[in-house]
Amino acid sequence: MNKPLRIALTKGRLEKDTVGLLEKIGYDCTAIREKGRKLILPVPDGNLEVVLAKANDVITYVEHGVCDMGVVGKDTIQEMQGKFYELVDLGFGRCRFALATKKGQSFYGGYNVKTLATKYPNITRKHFESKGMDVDIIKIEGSVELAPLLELADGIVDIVETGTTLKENGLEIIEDNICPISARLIVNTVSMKMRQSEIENFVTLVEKNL
Ligand SMILES: Nc1ncnc2c1ncn2[C@@H]1O[C@H](COP(=O)(O)OP(=O)(O)OP(=O)(O)O)[C@@H](O)[C@H]1O
Ligand SMILES: O=P(O)(O)OC[C@H]1O[C@H](OP(=O)(O)OP(=O)(O)O)[C@H](O)[C@@H]1O
Repeated sequence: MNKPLRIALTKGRLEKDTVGLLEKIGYDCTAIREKGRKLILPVPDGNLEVVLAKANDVITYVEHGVCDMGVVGKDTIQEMQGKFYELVDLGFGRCRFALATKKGQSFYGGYNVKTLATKYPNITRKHFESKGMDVDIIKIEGSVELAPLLELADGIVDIVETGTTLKENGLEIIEDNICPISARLIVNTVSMKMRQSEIENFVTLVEKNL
């Protein structure tokens, strides 16, 4: 048998649905479910090796070819860019980007350059460039909603799913659906050539089980 195909999965919010998909295909994911602190787990009946990584690192491992495939959100793909194939929209991890401010605050009024806090500076820069609007961007690593509350920024560009985090923190959306997000299956460009039939078989199984 060939060496296993290595697939990097985003830990956290996308993990449960990804493992659910592998189980729906029929693979035994006991090793992942009982992983403890282990980060590389075998799925022997699928001839797969699952690597659990942070979202940005999934892209890094796939781009460098140390993982053949990856499961990662469209948000991370757009922010990081990179050279790989994006083959399947997996349909879970659905959310979107929105611009939000403190309730009742006028964002577009006045002549001063507005400051935006975000985990996604590249996406934010591109979005405002496309509007021809000059903004200052401050990178925040998490709980971005804090930035306008602490008066570090006039607004945020962040992921919204249910809207609960914004609501509970007195923020409101002033521009919604900047971009729809869901999890994607990505593939290393060299792996796609060298292990084409195995990857195509896996993609077919994935698509049948969405
Ligand atoms: N509220 C949400 N609803 C649905 N999907 C989300 C939501 N927040 C994030 N996601 C998706 O899940 C991916 C992983 O998010 P997750 O919060 O688990 O990791 P993270 O953003 O790297 O944060 P952390 O630093 O807490 O690990 C995101 O890149 C995005 O595609
Ligand atoms: O609209 P909602 O359903 O409330 O979800 C949106 C929240 O989910 C994400 O944060 P996450 O929980 O990943 O934590 P983080 O802020 O530390 O990234 C996002 O950054 C929002 O804060």
